[in-house]
Amino acid sequence: MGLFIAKLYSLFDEWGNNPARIIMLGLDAAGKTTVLYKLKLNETVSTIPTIGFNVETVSPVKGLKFTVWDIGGQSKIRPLWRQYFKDADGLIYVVDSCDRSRMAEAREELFGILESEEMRSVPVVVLANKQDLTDALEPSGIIDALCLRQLTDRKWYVKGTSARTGDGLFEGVEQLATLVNDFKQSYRSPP
Ligand SMILES: Nc1nc2c(ncn2[C@@H]2O[C@H](COP(=O)(O)OP(=O)(O)OP(=O)(O)O)[C@@H](O)[C@H]2O)c(=O)[nH]1
Ligand SMILES: [Mg+2]
Repeated sequence: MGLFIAKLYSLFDEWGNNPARIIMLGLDAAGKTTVLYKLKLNETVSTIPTIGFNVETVSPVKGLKFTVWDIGGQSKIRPLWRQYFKDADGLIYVVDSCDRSRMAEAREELFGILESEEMRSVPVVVLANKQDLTDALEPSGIIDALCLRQLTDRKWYVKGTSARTGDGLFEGVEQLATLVNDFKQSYRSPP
């Protein structure tokens, strides 16, 4: 564990003061804003639907900095998502694991995002959120429902989370950090 943390520190030293740009998307009410402020403040905030975006620099591990863009997910405003794609180093895709009737919609939106040229090879961490609720689909069910095994053109990872309690968030972000570092080294290194 100590070795792992030391490795993470050295990875993010390389990024210097330039935080990775992370965009966070998902259907309305998936829990994106709740995730953002749990990461930022370690508090469970009460939210209203986001019209536009929230942006925060979060530092869940010392030496690791992300600028996280939490973008509203209501269907009317989803066409605006693509304005945020440019220079993204990672995607957090939040899914309400209880919202079975909208899994197909969540999958279509995700694949729509990843088709964009600007999102080519960008790694994805899917947060299978609301695991504190009894009827939540497990992360393995989310992998199937979103057809994530079809994603062979980038690295991805799924983590069960509860943005309410914070369970799983730290691990999800740690995993994202590793994927983002690999991505930056492979695709964003200076020539
Ligand atoms: N039980 C439970 N409720 C959650 C969790 N995460 C978010 N919620 C609740 O789900 C509702 C929607 O959360 P938001 O964070 O506002 O969702 P959002 O994805 O930002 O929604 P938009 O801004 O409309 O795109 C709120 O009532 C949250 O309290 C969770 O892990 N567990
Ligand atoms: Mg929101």
